[in-house]
Amino acid sequence: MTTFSELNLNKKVYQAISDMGFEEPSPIQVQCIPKVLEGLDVIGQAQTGTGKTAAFGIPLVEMVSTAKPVQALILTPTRELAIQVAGEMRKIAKYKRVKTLPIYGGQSIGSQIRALQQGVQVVIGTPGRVLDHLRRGTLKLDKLRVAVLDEADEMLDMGFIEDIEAILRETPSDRQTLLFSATMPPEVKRLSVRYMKDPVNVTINRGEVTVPLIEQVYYKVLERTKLESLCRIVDSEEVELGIIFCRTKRGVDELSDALMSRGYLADGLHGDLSQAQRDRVMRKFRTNDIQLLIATDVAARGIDVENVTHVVNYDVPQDPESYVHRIGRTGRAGKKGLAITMVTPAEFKMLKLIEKETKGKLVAREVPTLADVAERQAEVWRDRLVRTVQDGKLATYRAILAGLVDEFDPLDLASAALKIASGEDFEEPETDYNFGETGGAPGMVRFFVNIGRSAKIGPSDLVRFISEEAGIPGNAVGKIDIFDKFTFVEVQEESAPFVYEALRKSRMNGARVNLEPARPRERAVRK
Ligand SMILES: Nc1ncnc2c1ncn2[C@@H]1O[C@H](COP(=O)(O)OP(=O)(O)OP(=O)(O)O)[C@@H](O)[C@H]1O
Ligand SMILES: [Mg+2]
Repeated sequence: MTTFSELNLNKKVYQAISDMGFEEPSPIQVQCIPKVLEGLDVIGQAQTGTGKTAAFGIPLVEMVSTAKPVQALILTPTRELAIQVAGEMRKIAKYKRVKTLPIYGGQSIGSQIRALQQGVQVVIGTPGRVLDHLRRGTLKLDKLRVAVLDEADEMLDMGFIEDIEAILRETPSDRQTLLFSATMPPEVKRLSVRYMKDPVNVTINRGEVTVPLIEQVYYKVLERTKLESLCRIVDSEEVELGIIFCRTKRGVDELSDALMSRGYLADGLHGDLSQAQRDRVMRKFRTNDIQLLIATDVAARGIDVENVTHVVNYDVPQDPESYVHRIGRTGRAGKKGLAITMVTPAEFKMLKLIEKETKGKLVAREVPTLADVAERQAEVWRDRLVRTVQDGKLATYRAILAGLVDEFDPLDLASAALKIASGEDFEEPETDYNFGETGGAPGMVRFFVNIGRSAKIGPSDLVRFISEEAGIPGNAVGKIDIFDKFTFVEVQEESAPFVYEALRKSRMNGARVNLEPARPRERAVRK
């Protein structure tokens, strides 16, 4: 086992790493740090969350002097990643008089120019803004010693390659070049020889691209009931922090609105937001002020937030690399994580391709029923209660109850306390989630539908309509009673939310379908 002390690091760097809580170097760090210090060009590939940042960051801080010119440049595909890597570099450089500066779009260029004028040794930036500074002459890279492409395969892909080439042209040809990523397709390696001198390949865990600590599952869902399915999945999991990925910016907006209005602590992140908004959302996520981050692939690469327990692909990623990076937001630095992929029938082929390319296996799971969710949440509460009792330190609370136990049943008292603790959420009416429950048969939920007189709709039309609109089998729709202008429809409990959604959105043959404002269903707790 190699230790950091065996890597012969400068005392100041060694101390900074200890302060960061790193006890021993990760495999990619063991392999890369000496090679980078030797001056070699390195292509480093290791799974997500295994410390690639420090694998280049530590030797970089070692190598740069405190002289004025910019000596190291780290390029990242997103602003959030530039900020994060800059933060890690600053920590490593804490005791050495090396200045680090993130420069990225959306932030005042004036303040970046002033900071650059003061002298910075390590610049971390996104290609567009770096190029902007180069063209203005406010950033000079003629004394650069090392260039790093973090997420190299992404950086050498269509969206960035021209900018990268333009930037590298401004740097000395004898510079050292480092490429890092969890995924390194062969064509990228082939391409990279143009920018590198006899690069050495450092590949950790050749066989497995995904991290074994990440459990991977998928749920078959239908497009129109996806939101409901997601809520049930999330409600039946113990999510500490979760990232939910959507394909489009609009999808992110819609989903984050829908989740917020259902009472989840959620917010959205994508490239059309202002930088101030992006910063605010990331900050809220990092400080746990939101629990669910809904994002496009802008958050797929490199982002490192402690305690992300769940990643959900609300839309199946568009390629296997994206899958690997997205799910890699959990299961980092030795922790476990769960990666959930929601798959509509149309997306099934992509799922199979992902499995093939990542040589992984996603285990199928069934979307939980409402009863499952309630049971699961009751379980969570039971666990929390047991843990709290076991932890003890209850004297204050016992004192409150002491005078009451003679008068009231202890089980009632405990139940009342739980009711309060749960924010009385078990019984809180949910405005957009009521069913017209009017006492259907066991396992069935009864809806009241106001079809209107003018519509010529019979029972079989209604069954067809409901099953088509809700995407449920016809036999999930049970008894239909039509009175003068009221119709009652019974559906299987699992299908009820889908039917509800469908009815809420629909009009039948021009006639309005209304749902009776109903007695709220009991609902278990959302953390
Ligand atoms: N030697 C170490 N000991 C303990 N923790 C470490 C060590 N090296 C890195 N870490 C921590 O592990 C986490 C993941 O590191 P990092 O972000 O560098 O991963 P990565 O390999 O770049 O992943 P990705 O491919 O997702 O970008 C960070 O929180 C980092 O501080
Ligand atoms: Mg990284």
